Amino acid sequence: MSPAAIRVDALTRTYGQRSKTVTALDGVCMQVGYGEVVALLGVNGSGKTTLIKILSTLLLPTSGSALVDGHDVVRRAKQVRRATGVVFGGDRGLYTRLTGRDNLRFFGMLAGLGRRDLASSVDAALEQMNLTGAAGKRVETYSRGMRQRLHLAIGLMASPKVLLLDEPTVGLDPVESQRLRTAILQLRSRGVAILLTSHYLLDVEKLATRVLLLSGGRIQEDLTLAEFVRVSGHAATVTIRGRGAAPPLTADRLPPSVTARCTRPEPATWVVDLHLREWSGDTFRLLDTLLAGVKVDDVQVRETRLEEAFEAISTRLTP
Ligand SMILES: Nc1ncnc2c1ncn2[C@@H]1O[C@H](COP(=O)(O)OP(=O)(O)OP(=O)(O)O)[C@@H](O)[C@H]1O
Repeated sequence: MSPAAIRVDALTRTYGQRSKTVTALDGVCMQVGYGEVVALLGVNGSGKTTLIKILSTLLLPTSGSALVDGHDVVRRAKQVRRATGVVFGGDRGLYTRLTGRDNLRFFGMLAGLGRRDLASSVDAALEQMNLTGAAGKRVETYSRGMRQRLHLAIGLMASPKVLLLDEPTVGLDPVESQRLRTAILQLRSRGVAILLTSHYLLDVEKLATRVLLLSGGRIQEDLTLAEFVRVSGHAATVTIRGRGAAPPLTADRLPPSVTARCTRPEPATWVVDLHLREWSGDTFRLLDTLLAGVKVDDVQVRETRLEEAFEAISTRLTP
């Protein structure tokens, strides 16, 4: 088996001193393989940025170890930086009075690219992020989406084996977000290991192969997307609309895996939402029994989105 691109063992990070310490990471263990996109999810303050900063050598861990492309983030920080591209969302870190090309040249030099490699790497990164036409313009004239693509171009310049993305699509319109996601998927197909944090769960649904849920400084779940939705306890919602008398939703008529809610948008109509933990043959029997003798106008079945699953799991984990 090939070694993991990111390997974290018993990683702890505290902030502050003595009685005023905050434990941001508390024994985190996780791995990301080459060609994987792993999403790091967690509510505000759960430790995501702290972990990304340690992996990108911006912050030292308090204890434990983290290897990136086989290099220890503390003892071999230079090699880690060479192997890693980092993209933080928003405007952080760009020189807006310089052109896009000059930003790339500057960051390329910082990444240790020699004069000969620099020009070709800058051209390739501009081309890859569809910025060649705007390369000579000052970054202050760029749209937010273009700035974000410039961030990604900077992250890509040294052909990283590992990419750390912290909120990459923050503030982007749907078209720009989709462009960025397409670029990220291209990198995944080239074998780059990608660790992503995002509060936009659409990014996670479209990009991630696996989800890690961080809560209280610990990884609480390490699951594929499908597993994540399953353990949230809500596989699907069936919405039934009708008129007249609503079906009785007493506990004796509903199996334990189903919760139900009835609302009346207008006096003569009703809407019943059934939240199902799983979809099985029993679901059809349940519907058959519940809906016998009532007037139904419409039935819709919707699989649970990641957003609902995340909310359900996070609520369970919050003390
Ligand atoms: N420099 C700091 N000094 C003291 N405490 C800090 C510092 N940076 C982060 N923390 C604390 O560490 C914990 C984890 O913060 P972190 O920023 O890593 O979380 P996050 O999951 O990235 O949050 P968000 O989603 O809001 O960005 C929080 O309790 C935060 O208040």
